[in-house]
Amino acid sequence: MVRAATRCISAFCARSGTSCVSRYFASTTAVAKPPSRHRARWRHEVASFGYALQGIGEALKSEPHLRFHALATAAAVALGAWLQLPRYDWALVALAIGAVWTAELMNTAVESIVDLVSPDFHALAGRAKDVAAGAVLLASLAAVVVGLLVFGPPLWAKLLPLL
Ligand SMILES: Nc1ncnc2c1ncn2[C@@H]1O[C@H](COP(=O)(O)OP(=O)(O)OP(=O)(O)O)[C@@H](O)[C@H]1O
Repeated sequence: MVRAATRCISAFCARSGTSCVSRYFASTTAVAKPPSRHRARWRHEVASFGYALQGIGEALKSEPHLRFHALATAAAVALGAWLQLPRYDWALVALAIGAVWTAELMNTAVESIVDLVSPDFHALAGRAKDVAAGAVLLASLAAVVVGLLVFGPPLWAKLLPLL
């Protein structure tokens, strides 16, 4: 029975012009399928995330203001942990930090574009830089207000007994 089946398969392979062995390997080592659209999209998203992190890293290297914000962020987080801020206060602090970082990164981007397209003096180039810098100033002032309101009372309560 087995011998008959083997003979039958061999005859089929011989008729179709390929050896049974090569047909077997062709089926098991199938050519790699092109990545599905979903997987390609996912790879694209991961790459974009990498570029964004790279952008923040580049800005940190070139902008002293951003390094100052990094220090201020670390100090605010450490102070918040020490004061054991409640959840909603952490949310306010996170929003304030995010707003300042966002404004500073956008300001850096505007400065780069202006320097690229208008290396010479131009009133509009100056206005673009000034407006972008104004956004940083506003976000920083708002962060200072949030900092005073959130950190002030618990810090005062902690320090008062020591005075
Ligand atoms: N191409 C330009 N044309 C007109 N005015 C400009 C131009 N470049 C800069 N300025 C003016 O000079 C100011 C300072 O510009 P600069 O490029 O030194 O940025 P900055 O605010 O000092 O930021 P950073 O310290 O991060 O470089 C701008 O806010 C703008 O008023």
